[in-house]
Amino acid sequence: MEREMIRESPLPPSAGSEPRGLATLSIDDTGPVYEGIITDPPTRPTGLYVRVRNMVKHFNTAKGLFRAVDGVDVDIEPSTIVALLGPSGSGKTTLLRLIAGLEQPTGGSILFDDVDATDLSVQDRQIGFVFQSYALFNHKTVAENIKFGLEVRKLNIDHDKRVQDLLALVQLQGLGDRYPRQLSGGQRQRVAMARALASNPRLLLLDEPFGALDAVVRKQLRAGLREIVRSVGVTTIIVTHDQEEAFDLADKVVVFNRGLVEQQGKPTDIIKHPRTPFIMKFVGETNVVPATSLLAKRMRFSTPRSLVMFRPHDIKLFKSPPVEDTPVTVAATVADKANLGWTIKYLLRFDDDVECELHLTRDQDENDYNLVLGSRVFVYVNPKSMMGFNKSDIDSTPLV
Ligand SMILES: Nc1ncnc2c1ncn2[C@@H]1O[C@H](COP(=O)(O)OP(=O)(O)OP(=O)(O)O)[C@@H](O)[C@H]1O
Repeated sequence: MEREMIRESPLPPSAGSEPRGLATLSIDDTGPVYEGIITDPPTRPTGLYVRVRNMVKHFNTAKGLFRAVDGVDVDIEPSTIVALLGPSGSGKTTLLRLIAGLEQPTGGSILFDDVDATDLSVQDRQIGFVFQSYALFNHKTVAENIKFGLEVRKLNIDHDKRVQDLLALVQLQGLGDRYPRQLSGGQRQRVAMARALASNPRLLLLDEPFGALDAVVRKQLRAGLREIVRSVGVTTIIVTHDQEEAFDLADKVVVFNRGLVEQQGKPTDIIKHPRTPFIMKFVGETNVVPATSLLAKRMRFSTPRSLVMFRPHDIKLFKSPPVEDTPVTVAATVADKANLGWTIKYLLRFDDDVECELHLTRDQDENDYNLVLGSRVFVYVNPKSMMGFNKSDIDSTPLV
């Protein structure tokens, strides 16, 4: 059974946020369901420069004040893609909704270019939205769905030409006459994208846009999105908890934890130079060993904290002890081997029963190691690549 409705607000309203003049729709369907809003076209076609200053959003809950966003500063440069990444409940979507004007901040400000946009209405923000739960009208064709955004805004342009241009942009040429049910999930999401871009917004907000799709389609859409953003020049903010998506797509990644930004910067900077134990643990894989373990001690890594982490690929492995003990190594036994296609994971057990993983590419393993279970190996980890931490440093439980 199909249910369709048009309503004024795209999302369940929350305290103090009553977006005006938005048209959205939700449909019960077997495929992905999407929601979307299109606001007025901008006066300039270039992307918006978004600056978020000391943004705070507290919610009153039965358990007390909930600090969903607790003093966030983010700069989003024009025509770039910024990914908001973080564990569930860390405040990503709340910040996106604040930027959209769907939530009223408890404190702080939002600047669009150099203009204070904190109190702007949603439609005055000139934003395109794509949500995972974006509803396409099932009784309208693809072209009519895209045209919808233009019609509700009464834009004085050639609608048919605009729709054809948008179909070409999202590589759905020739599919304008199809109905959403005749499209794959990935194609529907591209229609959602075309619809969000129909009014030529200066800012595109995407909330887990590919969440309902499989890995291969996600990858294709990612590449498509990157090209679209480059060609249209729209500033884009994407909320995701898929790290690969964030690091592959974004010019800048902003990592959230407990309503705060733990680190923001270029993807490679965050990967190579994690600033906190939370980032180190959250981004990429880590081995965790006690600070009192044989490994930590022998590597002369000293920390006042109880635990030590390091990346599996930071292990240097020797099949026999290095000559004259340089570098200094610790003996371990090969306890397990997992063959994961292009990656081989070994489990190494030290003589104090502490374990760690070693990750090798298949080629590395075949050419240099090919370790036998039970064999003895010698492990070196540069102490500079180690980080000391306490369990509480990596806790991501939202704070109430
Ligand atoms: N209207 C509200 N009232 C009370 N609490 C809320 C409200 N909206 C969001 N929250 C809480 O704020 C926290 C942050 O939510 P938010 O949706 O921003 O997280 P998120 O990082 O996007 O998480 P996810 O990846 O799971 O969507 C959550 O714990 C959520 O329960």
